[in-house]
Amino acid sequence: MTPLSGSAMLDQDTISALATPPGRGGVGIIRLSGKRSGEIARAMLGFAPEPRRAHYAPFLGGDGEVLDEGIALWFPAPHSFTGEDVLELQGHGGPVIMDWLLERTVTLGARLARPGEFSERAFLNDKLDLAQAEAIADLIEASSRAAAENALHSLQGEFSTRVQTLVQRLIELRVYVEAAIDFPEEEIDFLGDGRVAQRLSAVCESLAEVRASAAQGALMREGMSVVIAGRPNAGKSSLLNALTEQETAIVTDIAGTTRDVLREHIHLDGMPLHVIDTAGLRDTPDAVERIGVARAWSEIERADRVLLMVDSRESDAVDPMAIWPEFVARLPDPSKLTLVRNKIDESGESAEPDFSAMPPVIRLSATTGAGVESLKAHLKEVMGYQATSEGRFSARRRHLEALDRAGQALTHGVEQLAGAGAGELLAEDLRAAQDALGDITGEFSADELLGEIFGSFCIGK
Ligand SMILES: Nc1nc2c(c(=O)[nH]1)N(C=O)[C@@H](CNc1ccc(C(=O)N[C@@H](CCC(=O)O)C(=O)O)cc1)CN2
Ligand SMILES: Nc1nc2c(ncn2[C@@H]2O[C@H](COP(=O)(O)OP(=O)(O)OP(=O)(O)O)[C@@H](O)[C@H]2O)c(=O)[nH]1
Ligand SMILES: [Mg+2]
Repeated sequence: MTPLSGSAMLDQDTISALATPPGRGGVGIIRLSGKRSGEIARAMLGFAPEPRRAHYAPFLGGDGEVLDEGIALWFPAPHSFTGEDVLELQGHGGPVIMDWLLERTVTLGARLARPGEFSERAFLNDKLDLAQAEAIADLIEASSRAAAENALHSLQGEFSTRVQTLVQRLIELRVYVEAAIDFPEEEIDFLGDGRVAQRLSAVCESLAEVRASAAQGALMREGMSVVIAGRPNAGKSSLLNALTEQETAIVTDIAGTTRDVLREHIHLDGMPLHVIDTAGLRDTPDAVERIGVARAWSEIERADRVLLMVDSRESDAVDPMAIWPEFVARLPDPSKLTLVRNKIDESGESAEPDFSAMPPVIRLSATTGAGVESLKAHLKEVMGYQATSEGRFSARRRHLEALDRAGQALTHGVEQLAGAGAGELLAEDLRAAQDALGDITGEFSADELLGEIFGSFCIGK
């Protein structure tokens, strides 16, 4: 299957690590994987454990002394997490005991595992594909139930299956196109009869659907960044405080109060949100404030969502184009904009949002809290919140990039077909698209990529 070399090649070492978090806990688990695990089990237990059975036994030191007593689990290859012989020693969770046991396994011929090495071996032994292995790390890192559910779906293969289905369809298409190339007399008919074009566009459509779900998964994993921007005194910091339900930012009636960028993390029904409060945008002679304004602009340019806040007591038009064309002109993507009309407690405006407007309009009072729930609902909506976790899965930026590369190759292929009717060039594009998708599941992944991915796991995983 995967051609491997260098660091990604499975080494023959037996690895050992603490599988539970360092520190004190009810139970601490040392996990071993590799050929010597059986030997080490016999040395430390004094008997050969039965496969997949919990043995309560003393764990022995070099002179037969008891280091701890606990539960031993023995999973002979290939029916284990890594696909290799795996031994678990579940002892009392204290750092001294765990260290002692770990040292004993090293004396008996194991070496300490690198971060992610168990999962890497599971991947290299075909127990998991790369997207599933990444999902394990995402599951461990998940900071909300929604994120954990998504990661579990990916671990269970939901994302991988959708990618595999795309790959399968690309393979079928390649076979068809390559057959057309091999029979040049019929090539024109084969490629020109519209069936290839039709199947190609169907694959593009499915790819776009997977891309949309993956983007959603990545957003929920990484969180959406929401920048609050506007003129000084609009009430930006007051809104940050309302969203975090804390006195996070300094609020005064002095224009130019906020100078630095303030970042806070909140969850909306488990959806992570990075709320960013910025300095009020204005020309100012104050050197410090000017730097703050420059920082505000760079946050605006990077944001997933920009809330342009205006003071509704002032006679602004609803349309930000009209009140502030330069602002809109500087936005990289105007569809990321929401207009927030603040201070409705004094302007007397109703809290009724207007989602049909372009950009959508939210009316609220950061001080009384009226309309803040509408804003939250709006943010969940633009993040693609669904009440059920069905069909959702976790994904990473890396996956989106691979899907984009596949999409570009297919778009190029469509052009080749429409323009020159060139079968060979189309076949080449289909292969490129397939390779890009293969990066997601790790079918032909470079060692550096694997090193990077597994290196970011925690030790013992
Ligand atoms: N004690 C313990 N708990 C744990 C783990 C572990 O390694 N040890 N896990 C570690 O992440 C997770 C569970 N993941 C696991 C995945 C596969 C296998 C396993 O033995 N698979 C075999 C047999 C499958 C079967 O019997 O159906 C296989 O795939 O062949 C074990 C744990 C979470 N809980
Ligand atoms: N009545 C009323 N006053 C508000 C509301 N929101 C904010 N204010 C007041 O408006 C003033 C400015 O609020 P801030 O939150 O500091 O405004 P800002 O946009 O962060 O200002 P800079 O940091 O200077 O850019 C303060 O006196 C707030 O109490 C609101 O909804 N209603
Ligand atoms: Mg402020």
